[in-house]
Amino acid sequence: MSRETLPFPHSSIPPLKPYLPPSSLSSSPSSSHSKPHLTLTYATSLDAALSLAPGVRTTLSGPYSKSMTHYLRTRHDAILVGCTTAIVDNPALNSRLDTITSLDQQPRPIILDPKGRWEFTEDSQVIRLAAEFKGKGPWVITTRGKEGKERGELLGRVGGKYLFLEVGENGRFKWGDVLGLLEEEGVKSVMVEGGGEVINSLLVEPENKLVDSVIVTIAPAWLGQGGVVVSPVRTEGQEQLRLKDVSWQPHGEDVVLCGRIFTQLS
Ligand SMILES: NC(=O)C1=CN([C@@H]2O[C@H](COP(=O)(O)OP(=O)(O)OC[C@H]3O[C@@H](n4cnc5c(N)ncnc54)[C@H](OP(=O)(O)O)[C@@H]3O)[C@@H](O)[C@H]2O)C=CC1
Ligand SMILES: Nc1nc(O)c(N)c(N[C@@H]2O[C@H](COP(=O)(O)O)[C@@H](O)[C@H]2O)n1
Repeated sequence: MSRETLPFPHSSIPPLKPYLPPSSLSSSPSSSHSKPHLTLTYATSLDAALSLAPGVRTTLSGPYSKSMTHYLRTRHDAILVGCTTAIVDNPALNSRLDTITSLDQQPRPIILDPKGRWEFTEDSQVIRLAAEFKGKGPWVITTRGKEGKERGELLGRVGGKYLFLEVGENGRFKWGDVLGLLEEEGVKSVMVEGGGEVINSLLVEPENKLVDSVIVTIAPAWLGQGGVVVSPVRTEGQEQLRLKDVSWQPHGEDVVLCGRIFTQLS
């Protein structure tokens, strides 16, 4: 298991701040209802690939941008991935920043798994880390009947749980429903990390209106054809989907691009 601790210089925080959820958003349930702040964040190659192929975990971020991602993880209540990423990457989904002193600073891992495909065990990284109090127990969003009894007990032992939503005709949860469910659970901010399907589905209209900010790490590498790419379906009549309020920050050999989705109405 990784015992890494990652340093992140204080001086790198101010340029990221405008794109982060306000630090006054606490995760305790409150009477004021509003959609959780959604930050879309991922690492990409120069040819828009997240990984070499579906089913292949691929390291793109260098050490500096990786630390930045782990800082972002501490600044959100939750971190969300699709079940293929959970299956393929066996991710930790915690923050290994060197300033972490308590479990409260860790994000809640959330996995979208409508069919119960993620066959996690106590050896799955995210479960093991939760058992060791190095991360929070994951919440698995699934459809009723697809949860496993023993897996539900395992989740319960590490402080996680199943949450239930209905899928639409396309077999997918509506993003508005996902955020509504998280809001009910007291989540004020969520960092969506991937993978390809999850990111692409949030970049199309009208779902992209739910995205508050985008933080992309661009690595100086091409992965070539056959990778999992970020390339959302083009909306009819739309020439391009652009970011506004853009800033670029070098982090080692990578560059981190921050912005907000530009929509006609905004
Ligand atoms: N470079 C980076 O920053 C990152 C890279 N990755 C890489 O991405 C790849 C995986 O991406 P990809 O194959 O596209 O898979 P995803 O991780 O996006 O997971 C897709 C699956 O998640 C479920 N899902 C997604 N959206 C919804 C929804 N709205 N409602 C219900 N279920 C949903 C579906 O499960 P089902 O089919 O069971 O219905 C779907 O098949 C891996 O290779 C991983 O390494 C991942 C994260 C970040
Ligand atoms: N920021 C970033 N850079 C990369 O190069 C990546 N491959 C990813 N992947 C995402 O991070 C998860 C792995 O996290 P752990 O280190 O295991 O905590 C992986 O599942 C993707 O969501 N991200």
